[in-house]
Amino acid sequence: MARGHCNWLLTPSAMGEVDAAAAASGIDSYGLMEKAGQAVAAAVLRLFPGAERFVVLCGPGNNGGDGYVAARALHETGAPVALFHFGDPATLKGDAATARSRCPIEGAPLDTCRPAPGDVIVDAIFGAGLARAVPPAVADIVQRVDEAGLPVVAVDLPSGIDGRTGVVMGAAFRARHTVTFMTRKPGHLLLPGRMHCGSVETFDIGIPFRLVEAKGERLFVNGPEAWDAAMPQTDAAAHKFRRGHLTVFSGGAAATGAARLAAAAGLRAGAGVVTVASPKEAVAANAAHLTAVMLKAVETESDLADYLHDERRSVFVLGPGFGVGAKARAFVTALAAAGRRLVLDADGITAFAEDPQALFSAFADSVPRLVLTPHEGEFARLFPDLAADPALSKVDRARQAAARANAAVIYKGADSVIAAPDGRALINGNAPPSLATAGSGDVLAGIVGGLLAQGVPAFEAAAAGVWLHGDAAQRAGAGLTAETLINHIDRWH
Ligand SMILES: NC(=O)C1=CN([C@@H]2O[C@H](COP(=O)(O)OP(=O)(O)OC[C@H]3O[C@@H](n4cnc5c(N)ncnc54)[C@H](O)[C@@H]3O)[C@@H](O)[C@H]2O)[C@@H](O)CC1
Ligand SMILES: Nc1ncnc2c1ncn2[C@@H]1O[C@H](COP(=O)(O)OP(=O)(O)O)[C@@H](O)[C@H]1O
Ligand SMILES: [K+]
Repeated sequence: MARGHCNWLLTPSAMGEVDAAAAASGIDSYGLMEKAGQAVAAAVLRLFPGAERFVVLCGPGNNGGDGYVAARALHETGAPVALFHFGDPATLKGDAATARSRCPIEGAPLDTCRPAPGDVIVDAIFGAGLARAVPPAVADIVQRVDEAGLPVVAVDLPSGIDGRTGVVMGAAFRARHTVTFMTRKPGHLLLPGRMHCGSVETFDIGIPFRLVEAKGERLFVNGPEAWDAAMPQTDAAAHKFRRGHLTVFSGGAAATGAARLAAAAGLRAGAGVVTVASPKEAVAANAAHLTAVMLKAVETESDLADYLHDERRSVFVLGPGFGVGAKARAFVTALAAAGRRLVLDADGITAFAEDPQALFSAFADSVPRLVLTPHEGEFARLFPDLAADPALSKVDRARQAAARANAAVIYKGADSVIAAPDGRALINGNAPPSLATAGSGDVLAGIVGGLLAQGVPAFEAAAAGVWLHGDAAQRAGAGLTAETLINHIDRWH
């Protein structure tokens, strides 16, 4: 699936297995720690050459071990270094004990640390091994460093961030920069973890990547590597119907804008033909605003049955502005029975809140041909148990939802997760906050529909759609509206 390695993600437990496999293959594990700590020192010196003092905070595990190496490396440059330890350093084991024994700096207990202006903090308290809420002594230093506004460089993860879920375990440093090793972890991308990491650097400490691949969890950062091969190729002979037909359902006369946004986005994303299917009462409102997009009155279930006689009408977007109710359910059921592919968004999702299983059963039969695009509130309506389970990460939730619905799921947010029923998952990282504007979700639904219309499979269409949406938003600039966003959507090829 992926070319190159920079888009790989491993959970902390999988990374631990990789570390163990590296050691079992004869690689010197202390050598890995040495490289990790040296990389941290190099980053600190590069980013903060004018620091008056480096304050290295070392925890009770291997993250602390990296800290002892970094402290020694900083000290060897002649820089002033202070070291504080959480827990009794005499109980350190293995590589961390070795790292401490080679560090010439006498440490002091963490609760004696008094951060001062000019300090740069190196946070090596907890990394992958964080197992529960941070103890009060750590919460306390987090608060003091925060209040003093001092820059923090985090080793592997800011202490307090759960690398699997991105959740803050009681309290967590807000780092300017984080140096992690071999691959990023989900907590570097998922919220709120991402907000605590600052810039993230992934340093290769020399574990052969085949060992990483062997423990891979089919989880990546969303980007072209994940879907490029599935995208449509346009050649000179491209015919508008070969580029597919997308239909977007409009709401009533007072709710037509959302469908038009989705339709225009679908056209920009490369669908050959796009039709807005409108209730009769809204035809005039739609006609007044549509040019390249076609318009057809589709009011009743019987109108829809007629409309579906043309097999070229293969892909649909239902939800934006559609209204919540029996009509939405009936239309979705008819589309499913007719073997059509569907992006179900907004009201279309909410319409199944009372009986999600009816939706899942309708699309259970085949290769996934449903894309669901819930934001957090909509997700909880279709999957209340998954939304309420605190043990699940956003990735776990999206994956389980995708399997249950036999759908590609885009679990939206600033950290959108895209998941397939077969367990593949991606975390998106390119969406700017300017996307938090009315109608941007309608644009996303249209882009995904436009890609489906060109024959892109559900998961790849969902993932590419999210990425192209973020990419368009970056070009549209901070003042974007849903309308201007559409003008920046690029066809992929
Ligand atoms: N080959 C390797 O294994 C490498 C590991 N590296 C470092 O090793 C780290 C992982 O090391 P560890 O698995 O030892 O984990 P950590 O060092 O992150 O933390 C584990 C220790 O913290 C304790 N702990 C966890 N949560 C706590 C809490 N809330 N309150 C109090 N104590 C708590 C645990 O009992 C354990 O002693 C990585 O983050 C990375 O920095 C690097 O040295 C690179 C190489
Ligand atoms: N803070 C944010 N940063 C990045 N992307 C965001 C942010 N907030 C929302 N988005 C994205 O913007 C879109 C909003 O969709 P949605 O919640 O359906 O809004 P609307 O109904 O207004 O269109 C989604 O693609 C979501 O991932
Ligand atoms: K840390």
